[in-house]
Amino acid sequence: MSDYPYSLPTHEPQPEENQEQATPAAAAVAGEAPLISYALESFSLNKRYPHRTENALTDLNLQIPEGQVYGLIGANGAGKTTFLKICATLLAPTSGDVKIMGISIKREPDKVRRLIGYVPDEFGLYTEMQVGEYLEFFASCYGLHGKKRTRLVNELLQLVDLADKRKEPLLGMSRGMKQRLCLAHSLLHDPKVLLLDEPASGVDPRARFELRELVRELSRMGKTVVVSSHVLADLEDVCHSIAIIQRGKVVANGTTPEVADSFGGSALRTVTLRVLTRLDLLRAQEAAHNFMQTVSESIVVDEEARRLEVDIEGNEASCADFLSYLNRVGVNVASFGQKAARLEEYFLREESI
Ligand SMILES: Nc1ncnc2c1ncn2[C@@H]1O[C@H](COP(=O)(O)OP(=O)(O)OP(=O)(O)O)[C@@H](O)[C@H]1O
Repeated sequence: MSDYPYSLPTHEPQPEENQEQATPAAAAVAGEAPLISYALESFSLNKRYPHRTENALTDLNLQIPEGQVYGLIGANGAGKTTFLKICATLLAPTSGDVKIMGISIKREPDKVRRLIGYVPDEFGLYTEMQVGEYLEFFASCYGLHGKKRTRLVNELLQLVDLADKRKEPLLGMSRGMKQRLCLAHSLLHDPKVLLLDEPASGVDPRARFELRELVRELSRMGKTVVVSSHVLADLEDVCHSIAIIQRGKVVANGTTPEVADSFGGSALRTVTLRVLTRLDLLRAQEAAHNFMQTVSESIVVDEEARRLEVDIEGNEASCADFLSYLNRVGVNVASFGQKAARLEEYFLREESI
């Protein structure tokens, strides 16, 4: 196995990769419309578990372009884990197929395994080991020894921000840290496609923030990242595209605004604001009305907590504009947060029907 070129893009085709696909660049040179190469494509994927009357997945078709961070959003039981397990070759579909970098999970599962890294929802770790020791062990399973192995393990620990935890035992580590270690484990063989199942669940806000940063870094390294969550807001900022899954079916996919449009509404964000004084609260209310030129129903005020919730039609940039406006009109802002609103509410409401 070659050394792990973390600092380099990892896009060179490997011998085992399907080389028949035309690359976008080659198509452009040939004067044709560039073809998109898909890191992951599913074809009429169906899964029914034994003794179940309903399918866990029904005719699921997804196309995930190479290099994207792609979010699978769905409530509990929607089928996210089933889909990711099938892509990871851990579960056989009832019918249909998935191709990873053009290679069928059914026909060539061994090749697919070399291309993917999978971090499950529930992970088992050897808790009696130390962090560094754990990665060294699995690196040696991949045939890496000596300085090469030490260098790779050091690079991965650095990447997942566990370098200073090298000597710590896994027993008692937080879920967030275990998850990052699991991610480092899944990267040992330099996979092109990463499948992360609910990495943001059960971790604190700081760990969620660090996770998003890590996913961005993996994307910069050229990896395709498929990541699932039941909370859109956890993924929205890092995903190029998302698919919303309900009862085993894709009900919408595309960029977040595209998905919001397909639900008949433009993107709406909820801004939560805390200000220093009661006077600031009054000023902030007025500023919100002026900024949005909108009706008061979209503003909720908590005088006791000096807190204001405002729904803003637009994206993150619109929220940043609102913050600048508040500063300009002299509102002393103590804290400012914003998250996706209507879309999230929409699909959760649909799920609970
Ligand atoms: N091993 C199994 N045997 C029978 N049914 C299963 C099995 N695993 C999952 N299911 C069912 O398949 C459907 C999809 O479950 P899946 O775990 O894929 O959903 P999910 O979106 O990942 O949800 P969660 O976030 O709760 O894991 C659910 O109805 C679930 O009960």
